[in-house]
Amino acid sequence: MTGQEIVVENPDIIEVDINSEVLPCKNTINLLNLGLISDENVNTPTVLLILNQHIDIGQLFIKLWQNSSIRVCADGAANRLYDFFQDDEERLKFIPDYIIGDLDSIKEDVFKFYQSLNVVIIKQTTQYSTDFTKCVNLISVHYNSPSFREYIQQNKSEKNHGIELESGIHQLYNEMIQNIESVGTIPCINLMVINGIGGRFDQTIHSITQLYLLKRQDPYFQMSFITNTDIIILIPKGGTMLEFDSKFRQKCIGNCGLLPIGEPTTIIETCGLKWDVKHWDTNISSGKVSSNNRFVGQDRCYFYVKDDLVLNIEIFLDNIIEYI
Ligand SMILES: Nc1ncnc2c1ncn2[C@@H]1O[C@H](COP(=O)(O)OP(=O)(O)OP(=O)(O)O)[C@@H](O)[C@H]1O
Ligand SMILES: Cc1ncc(C[n+]2csc(CCO)c2C)c(N)n1
Repeated sequence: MTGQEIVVENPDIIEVDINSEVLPCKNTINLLNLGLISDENVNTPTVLLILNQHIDIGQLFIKLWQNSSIRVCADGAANRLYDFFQDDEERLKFIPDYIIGDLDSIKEDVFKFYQSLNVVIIKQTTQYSTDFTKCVNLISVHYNSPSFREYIQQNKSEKNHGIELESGIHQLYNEMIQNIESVGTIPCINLMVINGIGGRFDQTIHSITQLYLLKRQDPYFQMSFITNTDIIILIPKGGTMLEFDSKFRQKCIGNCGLLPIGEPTTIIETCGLKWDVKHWDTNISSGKVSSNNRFVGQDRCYFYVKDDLVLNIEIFLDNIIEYI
């Protein structure tokens, strides 16, 4: 489908009303439901995945922790969790469910501390996947392999909880996928990732690859990266309505970018941006990217894109902490 390329500059507030007979709207993403409110109030479990960089989101970290059902540290992320707190009294209130990785980054005293608290610590030595992907496979089997949690409990005293040392978690994941008729039937899991963006560049790009990869491979994950400046999500190809509270938009979010990082694509139509586009080809290498845009839709914004696209949304950390 092609048409004339259009950019419309909108007033600072508009109503977004989509005619679903004309425009597709298969997906709905609610910004607050990504993990900013407790998963007890949303019908989807939320997992907090902590990667190995300094935790720099202040008290939002505590909120995200409280909003989650399970918390997973990728290897050295356990050091960051440990260091976030002043003393053991505080640390004891924030014990992760799992630590997994090649375990070359976790400090010995941190390992011992969490081991003494019966945290499930899984070593996976393979150098052909990152600690990030080890975490993601672990979260998949935790939720979708009925026997996994039982197995972990039964093998508490076994070396490595009975999981093969090199890449056992990937094997368990592959078995799980084979035993499931269709990944389309797996219930949704909110995966909130912190510390994956903005550090070393290859690690940051690796994080972005996971956004694209999970959409294809494990579409039951609704993944988001949260940093001290942004929420980053994937807008899947097709039509998507992004919802938010009007007050949340006014107080907590700022600029946004529609970023064709994975591949050049066409933004067929948007509705609810300050600069809405139609039939807009976008391409990193040509420099045509909608950055410095923002939401003007009262409480939602519609996207219709030819291929998956990365969306970053600026957040105002202090206001979010106050709001949620
Ligand atoms: N500087 C960084 N910037 C962004 N993400 C990072 C950075 N360092 C680590 N991470 C993330 O945290 C995870 C765990 O990191 P850790 O330092 O423990 O292991 P690593 O040996 O660097 O990573 P891996 O073993 O996965 O290659 C990594 O897989 C990566 O996703
Ligand atoms: C082509 C290729 N490039 C890089 C690595 C290295 N690597 C990728 S993931 C990982 C794990 C780190 O814990 C390491 C070392 C590789 N194996 N293959």
